[in-house]
Amino acid sequence: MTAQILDGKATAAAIKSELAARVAALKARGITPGLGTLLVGDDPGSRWYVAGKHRDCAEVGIASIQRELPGTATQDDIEAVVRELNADPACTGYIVQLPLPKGIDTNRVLELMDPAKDADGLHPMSLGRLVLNEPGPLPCTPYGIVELLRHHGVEINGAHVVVVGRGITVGRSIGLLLTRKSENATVTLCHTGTRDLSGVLRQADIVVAAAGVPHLVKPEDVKPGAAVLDVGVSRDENGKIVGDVHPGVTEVAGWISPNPGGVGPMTRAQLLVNVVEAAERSAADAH
Ligand SMILES: Nc1nc2c(c(=O)[nH]1)N[C@@H](CN(C=O)c1ccc(C(=O)N[C@@H](CCC(=O)O)C(=O)O)cc1)CN2
Repeated sequence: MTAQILDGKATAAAIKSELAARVAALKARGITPGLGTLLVGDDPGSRWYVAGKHRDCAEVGIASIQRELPGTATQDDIEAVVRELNADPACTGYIVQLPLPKGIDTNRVLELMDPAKDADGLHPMSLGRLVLNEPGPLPCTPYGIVELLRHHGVEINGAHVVVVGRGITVGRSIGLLLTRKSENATVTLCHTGTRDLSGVLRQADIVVAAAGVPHLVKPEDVKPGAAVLDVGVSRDENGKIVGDVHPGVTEVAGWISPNPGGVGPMTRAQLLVNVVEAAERSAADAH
């Protein structure tokens, strides 16, 4: 068996073209959505991701507000920019690029954001809304994974999803999303304390590998026909991406997301969805 491709690039392009029409409709009503980003430090990966978010904004007609601080910025410096973005009427939604430099209290920064402007779905209020199944921004990578599976017709309803990794942007929140009635999956969250990772993985209809450990998921860990999503981003000595999924998994899985070209582009597309949905919600509230 050779797995079919969960094509994130093509799916993201389709989402962006639909969003461009919705942005045009908002602009016709005098509303211009604007995405703000705060990048702290000079990590090349983070810089590349933020630049990509602004390229996407330009593509669909969303305005861009870019803020940058050096890696030496203090907690107070960062919080001052967060307060500025909270107050800026041109910024309808924003993100703080993660990870923040060592020594910065990330939770305090996220809690200071205006929840109405949370474009990432990572504010405690947004995560609380997800728990309560109320409308609000959804975390971009989990949301992107769900849309990628749906777009390719992979059954989520009733599936056993095994997630590896408990980070804030993926592992912690994806279970909340997938166990809603509308998705209706059963989710097992694995991490470094999981005793028999291979044994748990072999039970999965869908694997989400988000541990950041190169080639952690091996062909023998995967049930034949399962869908496998590779979220891990490590780099080899030439700077090339090495995912969490071993290339041999393609011979066992039914579906696989390439890396690059799978979950990454979907993360970016769903960020734009959050920005447009927030602008549409506030336009509806104004009536
Ligand atoms: N505030 C946030 N910080 C981080 C998030 C997030 O959702 N919100 N997620 C990741 C990084 N990320 C978005 O910020 C992100 C990662 C990867 C991609 C992407 O398009 N990747 C390309 C490959 C790019 C390359 O060659 O390096 C792909 O997969 O095709 C976009 C966004 C952590 N931080």
